[in-house]
Amino acid sequence: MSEVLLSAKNLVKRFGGLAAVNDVSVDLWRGRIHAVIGPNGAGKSTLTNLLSGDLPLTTGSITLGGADVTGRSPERISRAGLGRSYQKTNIFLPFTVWENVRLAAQSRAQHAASWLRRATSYAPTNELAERAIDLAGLKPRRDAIAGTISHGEQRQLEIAMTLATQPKVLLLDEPLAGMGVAEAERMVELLHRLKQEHAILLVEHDMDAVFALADRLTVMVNGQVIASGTPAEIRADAGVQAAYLGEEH
Ligand SMILES: Nc1ncnc2c1ncn2[C@@H]1O[C@H](COP(=O)(O)OP(=O)(O)OP(=O)(O)O)[C@@H](O)[C@H]1O
Repeated sequence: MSEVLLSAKNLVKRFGGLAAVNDVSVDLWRGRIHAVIGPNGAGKSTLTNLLSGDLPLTTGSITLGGADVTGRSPERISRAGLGRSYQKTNIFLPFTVWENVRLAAQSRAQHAASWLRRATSYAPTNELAERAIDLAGLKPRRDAIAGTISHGEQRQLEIAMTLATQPKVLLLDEPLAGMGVAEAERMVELLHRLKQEHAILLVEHDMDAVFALADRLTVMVNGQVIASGTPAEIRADAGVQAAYLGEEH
C-alpha cells in the first residue's frame, strides 16, 4: 500500500552567501521512485546529505516513518529507517561479498554487550545478510572476493550492504555511474524490484534510466525546484527543457 515514508518540508542549506538548497520540499512514497535531476551544482548531493543528516539543515524539517528526525545525527536517522548508498564506496575489497554484507548487518545489530553474545545468537544477522544478498541479485557471487567482482556487481554490493540495515527509505546517489549497458540494465531491474518494499530517492545523471525508472521527478537548478511531476509532465515542461534537458539533447 502506498504511504509517505519520508517527508521533507522547505529545506534550506546555505553555505555562506550561497543557498545550495533553497526551499525544497519532497515526499517519498513506498512503492515509488522519486528522481532528483538537474545540472552540475544544482544542489542534488546537498539535498541528499540533508536528508541523511550528513549535513545540518539551515532551516526546514524532515519526518521519517512519521517521526520528526530534524537535526538528528546520520546514525540516528539510519536507525529510524533511512539507508544511503554513497558515491564513494564503503566496500572492504579483500573481504568476500558475504563478509561485507554480514559486517553491514552486524553494525546495526551491535550493542554494548555484543561481545558477550554467543555465536549462535547472530543467526538473525546472518539471515538479514543472506536476504540482502539475495534481494540485490548477488547470490551467485556470495563467496567471491569483493575486489574481484565487476564494477556493476560492486554497486549491487553497496546496495546489499545498505539493505542489510533494513531501511524503509533508500537514498541512491548515482547507482548507475560508470556502468556498461548490460550492467545498467541489471541495476534498473534491481531498482524496480526494490521499490516494491521501499521508498526510493534516486539521484542519477543517466536520463534514459531516470525516465525508465522514476514515478515522480523533481528538477533542481541553482538550489531551487523548477518543476516537479510525473515523467510525462517533466518532459513536456518548457522551463525544464530550456533550463536542463535542452542542454543534454
Ligand atoms: N561544503 C560546501 N561548501 C560550500 N559550498 C558547497 C559545499 N557543498 C556544495 N557546495 C556548493 O553548493 C552547490 C550545490 O552543490 P551540489 O554538490 O549539491 O550539486 P549537485 O547537483 O549534486 O552537483 P553534481 O551533479 O555536480 O554532483 C554548488 O554550487 C557547490 O559548489
